[in-house]
Amino acid sequence: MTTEIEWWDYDDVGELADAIAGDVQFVIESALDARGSAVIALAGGKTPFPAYEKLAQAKLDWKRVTIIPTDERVVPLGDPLSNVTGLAKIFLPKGARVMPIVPQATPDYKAAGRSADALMQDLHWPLDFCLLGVGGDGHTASIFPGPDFDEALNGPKERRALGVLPEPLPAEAPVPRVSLSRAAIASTRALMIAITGDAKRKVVEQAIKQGPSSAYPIGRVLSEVELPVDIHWAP
Ligand SMILES: O=C(O)[C@H](O)[C@@H](O)[C@H](O)[C@H](O)COP(=O)(O)O
Repeated sequence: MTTEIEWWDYDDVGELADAIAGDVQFVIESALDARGSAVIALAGGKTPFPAYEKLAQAKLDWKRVTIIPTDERVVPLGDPLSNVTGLAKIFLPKGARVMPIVPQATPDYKAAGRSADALMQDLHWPLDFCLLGVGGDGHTASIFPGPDFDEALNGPKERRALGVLPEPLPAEAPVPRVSLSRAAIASTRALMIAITGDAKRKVVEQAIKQGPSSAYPIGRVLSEVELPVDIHWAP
């Protein structure tokens, strides 16, 4: 289990967004200073998007920043469910490289996962930063219970992405996914979680308490992470 988990509580989602945007800007600046480029993974879903809007206002050399989604729904680009489409709308106009990890929807989600993994070989690893969301059911990125759960958690260390069929399919986006693996997430240089609401907070607190035996994907992921993790929360 990770040794240091720090909760950061805010009064509202506006404050939450400001804080996340400020922290991610700092991480990107540090990577640009150290290496001249930055590669970051950003959660899809809805919660972090106000923070992304604010982050995009930061004066950064965006051309040297590569952004991937932590996970993607296997849907065509431009679909309202497509995580990278949401990220691209915000960061492409700034000049960032926003990389689709599922450039083409295919009925074979495992093949989509293998292609995503191959695409990721071209990136600089480990990631400079990863921002995770958490679902009300305790999933994170697209690591869900189902036939691919063990592979997502315990697949070969060098496998960065894989196809995942959530079981049951989540109501808000009932489609197969491609997700970063636990190993890819655990290897990142900086990790942040952003959640809202009491229900998700309880799930995450319980998952942390349960550790490696947690039934919640977020508990299983955090149990492998060795670096300090900041959890940003607002009601
Ligand atoms: O593609 C996805 O579904 C996500 O990346 C996922 O892991 C998300 O972060 C959570 O489901 C929380 O989503 P909300 O922020 O919309 O509650």
